[in-house]
Amino acid sequence: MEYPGNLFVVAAPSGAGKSSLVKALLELDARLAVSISHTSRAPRGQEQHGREYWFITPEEFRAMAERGDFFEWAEVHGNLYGTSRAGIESRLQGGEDVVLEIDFQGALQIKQLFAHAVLIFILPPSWDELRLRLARRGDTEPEVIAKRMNNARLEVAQAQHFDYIVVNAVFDTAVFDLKTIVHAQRLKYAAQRRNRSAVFQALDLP
Ligand SMILES: Nc1nc2c(ncn2[C@@H]2O[C@H](COP(=O)(O)OP(=O)(O)O)[C@@H](O)[C@H]2O)c(=O)[nH]1
Ligand SMILES: Nc1ncnc2c1ncn2[C@@H]1O[C@H](COP(=O)(O)OP(=O)(O)O)[C@@H](O)[C@H]1O
Repeated sequence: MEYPGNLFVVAAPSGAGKSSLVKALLELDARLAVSISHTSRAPRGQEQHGREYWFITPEEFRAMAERGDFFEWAEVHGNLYGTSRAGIESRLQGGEDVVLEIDFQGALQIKQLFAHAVLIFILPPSWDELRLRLARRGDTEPEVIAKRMNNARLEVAQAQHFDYIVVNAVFDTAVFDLKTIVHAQRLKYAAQRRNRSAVFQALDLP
């Protein structure tokens, strides 16, 4: 599938800093919007329906999957997560850029569907630092941390399939790396589509 808008997919092991980085990137770049996924998991803490996720039942999720309402979906840590077509198709068709914050299984499905999607994997600077970030965020149960650290090793093994790897050591440096990838892709894709005005726009030229 090919749409005029750019599609950026960001994946990471839990605790690496993906949500914080994407949030900072969106604040710097008004032309990016994040896609809100559907999930069968229950809301946690302050989470709101339609803000962090669209929270639905496993039955509703399965029905949507059977109808083909998702571009991709996957089971992650025992819950179902998916990117709905309705959420991003019109934006991409309108030439606007979209960021997907999804797991590696979903990222690889998206690359099959959209050859021009850019896959970015966020790595923590070390396993020790990942453990510290999980603990600092409030995941303090030893079993929860152990499970996430085990999953992290499996997820990091998939980083080779991604277009870029960003190491989130110093936060602002990692945000800058993401910004550079987004900027470079906008130029490349606009040039590929022979869209001169989009190249000028990406360069902020009049
Ligand atoms: N494939 C896929 N994965 C998703 C989607 N939305 C969120 N995820 C991933 O599901 C995992 C769990 O997310 P979440 O429950 O919010 O957070 P966590 O439990 O704190 O890591 C993360 O790796 C997310 O990136 C989606 O639409 N599709
Ligand atoms: N570069 C960084 N240095 C130190 N702490 C960080 C950095 N990036 C993120 N964090 C912290 O690590 C924790 C996990 O970040 P979060 O964005 O929730 O991760 P993810 O979305 O990948 O699960 C949060 O407490 C966040 O403030």
